[in-house]
Amino acid sequence: MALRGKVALVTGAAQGIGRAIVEILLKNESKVAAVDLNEELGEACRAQLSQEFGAENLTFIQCDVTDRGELQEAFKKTVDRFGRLDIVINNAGINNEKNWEKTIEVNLTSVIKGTYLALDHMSKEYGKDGGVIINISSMAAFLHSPHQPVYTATKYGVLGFSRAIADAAEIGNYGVRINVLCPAFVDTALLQSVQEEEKMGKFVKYKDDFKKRMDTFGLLPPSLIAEGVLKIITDNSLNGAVMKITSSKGIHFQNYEPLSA
Ligand SMILES: NC(=O)c1ccc[n+]([C@@H]2O[C@H](COP(=O)([O-])OP(=O)(O)OC[C@H]3O[C@@H](n4cnc5c(N)ncnc54)[C@H](O)[C@@H]3O)[C@@H](O)[C@H]2O)c1
Ligand SMILES: CCCCC[C@H](O)/C=C/[C@H]1C=CC(=O)[C@@H]1CCCCCCC(=O)O
Repeated sequence: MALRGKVALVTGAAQGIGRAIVEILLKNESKVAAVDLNEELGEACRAQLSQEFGAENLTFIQCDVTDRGELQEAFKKTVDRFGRLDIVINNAGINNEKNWEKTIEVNLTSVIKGTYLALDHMSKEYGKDGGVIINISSMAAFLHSPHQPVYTATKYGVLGFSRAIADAAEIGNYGVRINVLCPAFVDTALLQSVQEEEKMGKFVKYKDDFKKRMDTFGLLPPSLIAEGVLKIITDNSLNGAVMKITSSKGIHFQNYEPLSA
């Protein structure tokens, strides 16, 4: 898919990986709805990027992705503003092993909701024009973290759901490609949560081990994740793909043995 004139919705867009994704989409002449819970950061993101790319190409929508009505409204506002929807990036995520139910709500349940809402607006099964969905998982789905059992579970869940719904999209001729992206450690505010008892609960005692892992595996710039997103959007051959991004191998894909007969 060429990006010029296409409309994208990005969740968790106010900072970190999501903001980097918004930026690369704008650089490639897409129009973007930046969706985030944090109104202050979201408005700042909109103001800064609008200066560079034009206010007509970017809108900020304050939304809690765990609230079904708010998320539905965010999709509606996007289509009302830009007239169409072509790309959805379900990126919003948290790390909270103390309030682990919330982590499941944000990282998994809302990604599923966001995927189904994206299909409502893009799938040919509903008479729409097709599109691309990218769900953000993590390398925690390959190298699980003893410090984050529920975060790890949500990222495994995003990967499994995305690969399964991608197959359904192909069988059902939705005209929508669904892929998943698994970054290793990325230099964003999320990493601070490892230090915080209110986020890590009893696992905070392992914070030094976690930091050792970060030192071992390195920190990726958010811009590299955005480049991976761009690659997935522009490569029409990708559906059900699992992109991994690590310091050691850069952007690469997980290979899966074909299902045996
Ligand atoms: N940082 C990493 O090392 C890393 C590695 C792999 C995967 N990821 C994943 O990448 C995604 C983005 O993470 P990040 O590192 O940019 O984090 P971040 O904390 O920098 O940004 C996350 C954004 O999501 C928003 N958000 C949180 N809960 C929300 C909600 N309920 N509704 C709407 N917005 C909400 C936050 O306000 C924030 O702006 C997450 O899914 C995360 O799990 C991060
Ligand atoms: C605090 C919340 C932030 C979490 C960010 C991210 O989702 C976590 C991934 C790591 C979890 C445990 C790991 O080792 C995972 C990182 C594995 C990196 C493997 C790289 C391997 C290689 O470079 O070859």
